[in-house]
Amino acid sequence: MSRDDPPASATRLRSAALVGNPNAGKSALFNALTGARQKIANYPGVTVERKAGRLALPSRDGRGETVELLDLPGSYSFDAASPDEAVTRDVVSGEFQGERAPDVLVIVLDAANLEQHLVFAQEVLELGRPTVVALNMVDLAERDGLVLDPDALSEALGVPVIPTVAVRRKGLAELTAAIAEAESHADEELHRRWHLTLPERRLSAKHIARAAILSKSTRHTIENGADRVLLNPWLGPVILFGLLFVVFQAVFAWATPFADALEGVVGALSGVVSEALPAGLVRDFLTEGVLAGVGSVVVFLPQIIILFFFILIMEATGYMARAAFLMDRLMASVGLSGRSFIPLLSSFACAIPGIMATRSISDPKDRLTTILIAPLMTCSARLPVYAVIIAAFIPATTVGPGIGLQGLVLFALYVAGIVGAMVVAFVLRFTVAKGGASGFIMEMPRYQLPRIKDLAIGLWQRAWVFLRRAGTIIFVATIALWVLLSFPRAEPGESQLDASYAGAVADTLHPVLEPVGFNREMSLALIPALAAREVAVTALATTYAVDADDEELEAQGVTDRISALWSLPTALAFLAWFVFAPQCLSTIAVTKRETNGWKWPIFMTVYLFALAWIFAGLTYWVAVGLGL
Ligand SMILES: Nc1nc2c(ncn2[C@@H]2O[C@H](COP(=O)(O)OP(=O)(O)OP(=O)(O)O)[C@@H](O)[C@H]2O)c(=O)[nH]1
Ligand SMILES: [Mg+2]
Repeated sequence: MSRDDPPASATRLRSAALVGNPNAGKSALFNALTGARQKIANYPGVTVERKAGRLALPSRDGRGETVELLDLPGSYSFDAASPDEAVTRDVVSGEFQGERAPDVLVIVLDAANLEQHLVFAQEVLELGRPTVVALNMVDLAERDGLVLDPDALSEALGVPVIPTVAVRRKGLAELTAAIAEAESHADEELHRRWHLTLPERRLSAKHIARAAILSKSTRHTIENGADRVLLNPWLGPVILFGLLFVVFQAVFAWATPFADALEGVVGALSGVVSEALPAGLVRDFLTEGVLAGVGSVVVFLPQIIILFFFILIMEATGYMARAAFLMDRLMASVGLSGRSFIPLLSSFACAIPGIMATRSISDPKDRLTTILIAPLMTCSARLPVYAVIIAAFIPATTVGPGIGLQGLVLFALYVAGIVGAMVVAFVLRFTVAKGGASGFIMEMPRYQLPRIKDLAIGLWQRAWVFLRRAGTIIFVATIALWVLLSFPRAEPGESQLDASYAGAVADTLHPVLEPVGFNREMSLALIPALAAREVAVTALATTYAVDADDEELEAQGVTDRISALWSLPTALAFLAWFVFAPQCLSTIAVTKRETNGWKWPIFMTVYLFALAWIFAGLTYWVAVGLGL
């Protein structure tokens, strides 16, 4: 492949791209070099898109140059099997959306998995383009007792090899310098590369790796021991299940004091506003709309942080990839592969990145099925909804040593989503997405201790995402609802909800939802909650605040109001609804984008609403039948 437009001078680079196997540390290098905050995690398939950043190269002649650095999805070969690998192939070959091919390729190798990573590296080198190799993760190689010889590797590959430790910012200056120099000594020898077949590349990778490894001591024992336990077919799932159980216990047990404190702050603010402002629309707007509404969801920040604390630790240590491996058998039994596990796991944060992460699935039917069930994984936006209902109806008692009932119910709701997803996948694989299950190969990342700084940044990003949602989409949806609830003003003696526009809207939707036990306020809350699920909570809070006819009622939190006004079967039906309902327009939009059309998003919306209605109904009718 040749560049159609060679740069005028050797130092005038325009772009460089990071390429290599998944989990080699490309995004970690990219972040270190450009100051970006791309997601990195200890499992393959994290990056699924092309991302660009700016890298300042050292100036040789006083003219420093800034180049565009590209982070790409990990790839095993240019014979792209999955949509994310296709991105890498297209960017490298200059076929990506009319963009020029990058001027320099930076191959990122995992020093501790040299032989494996050299297979694709050779394919990249065969392009004969200006190339630099970052021999990354040399710290892990050392930990494993490997002593490497970068010069020998450089000799064998015919390009500069720079040892790096992306996460400790080691070797960055040398790497940048090598990128700056790359074009000047590319041309002569490189174009003469011959092309190997895959088996030849494998064989040669073995030879090159052997020559570059100076000494090797086997220190894999601890890791192997850990894997024998954690990946044991019987013990492994038990440990995984136990771990998740602890996570959900912690979400309630640890968060409660913080959530209570935040609730106190919101209550106190509301008191201050009521004192300071005269009765009227402005005061109502602030107390009913902003504080009762948006405040009611912000108090769940501690829960969200605790949940992500565990998720980030499991990701960083390398345990998540083991979990995927453990789940492979279960997934295979419903016609999916363990490949789907990571996208589904991401969907616990939010279905949108989850659906995007399906790009690493090569089989189109597998991928479609995964997209369609991703919304059934309990995203973090459901957490406030679940938490508020659980707090209102489930007593904070223990059902065994250290096992809180509230955490148990939360766990059960997550499990319900997973079981629902598996059943749906099974059905889809025999109907609309028919096809055989594809095999699953995933390399196990090494165990690593999570770095405190990465963890802190990850948690901060999560908290920020949540607060930004609260300040934007949740705020807007809640305020819009407050306006619809507040006008027209009620006559004396009439309830404000009955008089309002929102009341009229609720009356049209309510007949559909009444059979499954929903009251009018719940029906109403579902509409703005399409913008974001958390809005169900803010909407209920605002509705009850607007409708409260005296100050004392208004001062009560949403939890107290619903526990006083709803029956237990109604509350349980609401929980069941949220396990299934596609209460999120953005998810539907991203499904349209990823499936290139309206067919599947519509299918998804219809089947999820149908399930939500049926399961809310079943829950309600059974609960009423049991006399709850
Ligand atoms: N110890 C150590 N860990 C590293 C190094 N570079 C990256 N990591 C870790 O390796 C894991 C994978 O890094 P990523 O940057 O996400 O890998 P990637 O190549 O972008 O992976 P994909 O996006 O899946 O292709 C993360 O847990 C990083 O923290 C390194 O030099 N040393
Ligand atoms: Mg990446």
